[in-house]
Amino acid sequence: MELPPHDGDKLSVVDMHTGGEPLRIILSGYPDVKGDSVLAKRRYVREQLDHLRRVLMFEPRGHYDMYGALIVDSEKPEADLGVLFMHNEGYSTMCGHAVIALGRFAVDYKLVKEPQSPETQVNIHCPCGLVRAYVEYSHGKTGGVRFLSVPAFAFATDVMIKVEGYGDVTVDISYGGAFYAFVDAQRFGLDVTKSKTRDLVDVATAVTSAVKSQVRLSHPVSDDLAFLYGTILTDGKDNYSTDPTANICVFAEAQVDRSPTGSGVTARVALQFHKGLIQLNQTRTFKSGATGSLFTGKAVEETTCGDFKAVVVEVAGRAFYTGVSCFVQEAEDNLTQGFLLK
Ligand SMILES: O=C(O)[C@H]1NCC[C@@H]1O
Repeated sequence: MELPPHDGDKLSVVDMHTGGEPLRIILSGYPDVKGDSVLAKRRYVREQLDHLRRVLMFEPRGHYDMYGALIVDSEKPEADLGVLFMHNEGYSTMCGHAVIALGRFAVDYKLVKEPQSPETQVNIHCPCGLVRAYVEYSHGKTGGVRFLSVPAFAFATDVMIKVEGYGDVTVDISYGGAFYAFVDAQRFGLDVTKSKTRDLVDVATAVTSAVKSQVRLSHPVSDDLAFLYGTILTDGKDNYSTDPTANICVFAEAQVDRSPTGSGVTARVALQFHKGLIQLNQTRTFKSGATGSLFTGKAVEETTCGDFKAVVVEVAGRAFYTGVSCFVQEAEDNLTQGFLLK
């Protein structure tokens, strides 16, 4: 397709969604990302290339809840690719919905050598560590994806915090490649599948800011991982059941995940395991309060992360392609750097 008049470089992307959550995979147009590790590259894009995140995530090319993935080289020999995640506020350390989409993408776009049936393994080096994805592959077609995440652990349970406008609230904090606070939405008189998204976002945002100011997080591997990514409101159905349990994740700058949140499912399974509510290899289904889309999750192995007892969690879901785009900019466009409407 012929490009319209433009100035400077163009940015090409493939768009996908996983359970309704967008993933904009950057194909070309980024300058070289410097740094001798994926975590160092994450710091580099945050400091040197953030204007490109704004161009691709913000309006007029994206929107408030857009999500992106930039493929980078990994320093790990076993990795097929490295990836940096981006959203409306910055750069995440883990993203399960993106791993599910990237698994398919890596096979379809030949980032792995010989695809195998019935599953092709794709090792994706995320900022939190190496995540192993297994992509269904049959007769040349990719399908569902399951992944084994980095060690996940309950960081603290029954933590009392003071939430502005809501008083004392008890939350659990768990890590699934990123830290989340978990709280039952009923504590606020809300239902994660029925309440207005705006009401859920307001509560979750208040919880996030309270935890950020009142709880000091730490991670055994790197200080870069020690921050609260968001709050997940749940339906409280943490006891094992074959019925789905619903949650909604509000992360970054009040951004709403349309999917059940892969890293959130990882953290929630670790929490349930820690509390003795789920056993190894018991599969639970997790439903997005936003769209009703489903992931499954189970703890498959006990391990450790520093001094924390941890589990390896497997999450499974499906991603779909929605299109490809080539974005351009014009020098005279004073909104070209992007803006957000709240
Ligand atoms: O699935 C996930 O883990 C992600 N989705 C958006 C927020 C999280 O990074």
